[in-house]
Amino acid sequence: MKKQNISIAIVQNEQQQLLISRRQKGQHLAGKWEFPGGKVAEGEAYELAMLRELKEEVGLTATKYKLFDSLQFDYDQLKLNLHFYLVSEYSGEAQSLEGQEVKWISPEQLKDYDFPEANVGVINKLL
Ligand SMILES: Nc1nc2c([nH]c(=O)n2[C@H]2C[C@H](O)[C@@H](COP(=O)(O)OP(=O)(O)OP(=O)(O)O)O2)c(=O)[nH]1
Ligand SMILES: [Mg+2]
Repeated sequence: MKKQNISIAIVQNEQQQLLISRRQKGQHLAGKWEFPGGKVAEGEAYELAMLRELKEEVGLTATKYKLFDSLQFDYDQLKLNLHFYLVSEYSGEAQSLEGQEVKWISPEQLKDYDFPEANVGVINKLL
């Protein structure tokens, strides 16, 4: 099966908090907490996909960011290539644009939220 490319934004605010959101009913991994992001479109650059998803899901425009981690993870039938970017500067206020729960938490709080298995290594790097 073809690997699906996913681009993800780990947004950090001035208080060093991180932005997380909750996957909704009907979505793959419903109920899990995540960093905003989604599928890279055909022919789209990973970085542009991250910028687009961040804007579409929570209304933020990233202005300073760097690649934080890239990894492969297979969920049964679904094979993913995940590209995580750390966003350190942005404009706008985080909003819930898709009806999802959205919140800012400190890095120490990450362990209190249930994230997808693919995120374990990334979360350990953020703690
Ligand atoms: N956004 C995001 N997705 C993650 C994380 N960890 C993880 O395994 N995933 C998986 C869940 C999904 O299978 C895939 C992300 O795709 P998505 O469902 O968000 O895609 P999308 O935003 O384009 O949404 P859709 O319109 O296609 O429903 O990556 C994470 O931290 N953030
Ligand atoms: Mg998404």
